[in-house]
Amino acid sequence: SDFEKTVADVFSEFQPLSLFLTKVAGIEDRFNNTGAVSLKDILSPLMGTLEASCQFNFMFDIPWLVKQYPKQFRDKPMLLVHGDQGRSEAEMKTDAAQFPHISLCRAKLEMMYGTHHTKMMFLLYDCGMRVVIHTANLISNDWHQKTQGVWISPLFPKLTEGGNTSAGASVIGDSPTKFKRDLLAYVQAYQVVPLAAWERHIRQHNMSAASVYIVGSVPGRHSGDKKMLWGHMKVKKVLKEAGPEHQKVGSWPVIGQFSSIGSLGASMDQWLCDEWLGSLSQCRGNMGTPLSHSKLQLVYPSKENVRLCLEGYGGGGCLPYSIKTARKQIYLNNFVRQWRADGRGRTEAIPHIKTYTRVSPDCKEAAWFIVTSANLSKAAWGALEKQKTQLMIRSYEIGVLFLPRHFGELESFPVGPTAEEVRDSDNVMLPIPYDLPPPNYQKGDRIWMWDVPCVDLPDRHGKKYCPP
Ligand SMILES: O=C(O)c1c[nH]c2c(Br)cccc2c1=O
Repeated sequence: SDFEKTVADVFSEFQPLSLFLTKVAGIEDRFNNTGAVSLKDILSPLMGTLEASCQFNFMFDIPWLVKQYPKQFRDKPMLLVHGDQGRSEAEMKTDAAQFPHISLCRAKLEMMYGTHHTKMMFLLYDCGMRVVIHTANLISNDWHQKTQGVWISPLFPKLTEGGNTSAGASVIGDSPTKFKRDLLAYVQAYQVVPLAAWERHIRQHNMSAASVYIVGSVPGRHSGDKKMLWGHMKVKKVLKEAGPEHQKVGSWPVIGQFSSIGSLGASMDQWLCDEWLGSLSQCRGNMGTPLSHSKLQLVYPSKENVRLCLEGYGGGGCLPYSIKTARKQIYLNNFVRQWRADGRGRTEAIPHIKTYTRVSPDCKEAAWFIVTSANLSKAAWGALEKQKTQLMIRSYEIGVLFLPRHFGELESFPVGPTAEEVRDSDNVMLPIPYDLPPPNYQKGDRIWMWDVPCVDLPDRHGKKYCPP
C-alpha cells in the first residue's frame, strides 16, 4: 500500500518520463504518495550515496537547505550558484560562512533586469551522478503548499575508459537528444572557475540514457549558429527537426503555464504570437503556416484562484505580475485560463511550476512537453533583434523538453489526468500537472496582480489582501 512506498518506489513508478510534482502539505495523502517528491526525498540515500552537490537557484535559505540533506551527507561539499549582487550577495556570504562545506559562485548578470532563475541540482554519488531540473526556490515556502515541477535524471554511471575523455568536438557518453553536449554548453557559458570542476564531473559520466532535450537560456546577444542554441529558438530548432508531423499536430493548441509575465509589447503580434508562438508551434514538415492565435492558451492564476488557495492571498506573493505591466498588454486577457488541477489534487496549490505543451483538441494526446524555470517573458525566452539576426536573452533559465519519439518511437504522448493512471499504465503516459482543457476565467474574475489590493472577499483565512 502507499504508506510503505520509499522514494525509490515513487521514482521507479514514474519512469521513463521521470516527471514529478513536489509534495504539498494539507492535501489528501494519495496526491502525495504517487508522482510527487520532497527535497528530502530527492536527497535521500535511497537515490544514491552523495559525495558532493551543486545547487543552481534564485532564492536560497541556506540553514533550511542544509537541513534537507540527510545527516550523513551534511558535510559533503556543496556549491551554490546564484545571481545575487550587492547586499543580498553579502547576506548570502554571511549565511554560508557558518557552513565550511558550502561555497558560493555568482553568475555574471551583465544585462539589465536579468536574473539567475535556473533551478538545477548536480548530485555526485560514489557510483555515478544525477541531474535534477526543477522549478522551486531553495526556501521552505516553495516546497510547502505550491505546485512545483521536478525532472530527475537516470543515475548516470561513471565512464570507464580514461575519465573525462574530452575528445575534441564530439562528446563521449552522450544521448540521441545531445543532453550531455547541451548541458556542458550551458555550464560553460557561465565562464566561472568553480563550475570547471562540475564540468569535469559531467564529462566523466555516461549520459547516454538521457531521453530529454536541454532547453537553456544564458544572458547575451546570440547570433549566427549560436542563435539556435538557447531559449525559444532552441525549441523551434528541435521541434522542426524532430517534433511531431505538421499534418498530425499542426492545428493543435499550444498551452503555456507559468507564474509570472513580463512586458511582452503593446500588441500580441510584436513578440507573443509571431515570435514566441511561432517557435513553440513549430513541427516537422511545417511549411511556415503560423498557428492562429486562437489556439494559444495561457494558464495563469486568476484572483479567485489565489483567494481560494491553501495559502490564501499570500500565495500570490510568488506571482509577481504588476498592474504597471498588465495595463500595457490588455490583449493577454483573451488568452488567460484558470489554474485547475483536480486530477493531481493541486487546484489549491499555487502553481510556481512552469510548463509548456501542445495538446490535441480532445485533450487525450500531447505532441511534446516542457518543464522549465522560464516564465512568459522576453528576458527568459529571448527576443529577436537586428532583423532577427540575434536573440537577446537577459536571464539564466533551464528546462527539459520531452519529445514522443525518444520514448519508444511514439508519435504523441497519451495524457494521464491522474498520477494513478500514469503509474498503472503499461505504456508511456504524460503526467500532466493541471486539468485539461484549462477553464476560462469566470465572469467578474480577473488576472492576479501582486500589487493590487483585494478587499471585496476574504481568503480562506478570513484575510483581505493589502500589498505594501
Ligand atoms: O525564480 C523564481 O522562482 C522567482 C523569481 N522572482 C520572483 C519575484 Br521578483 C517575486 C516573488 C517570487 C519570485 C520567484 O519565485
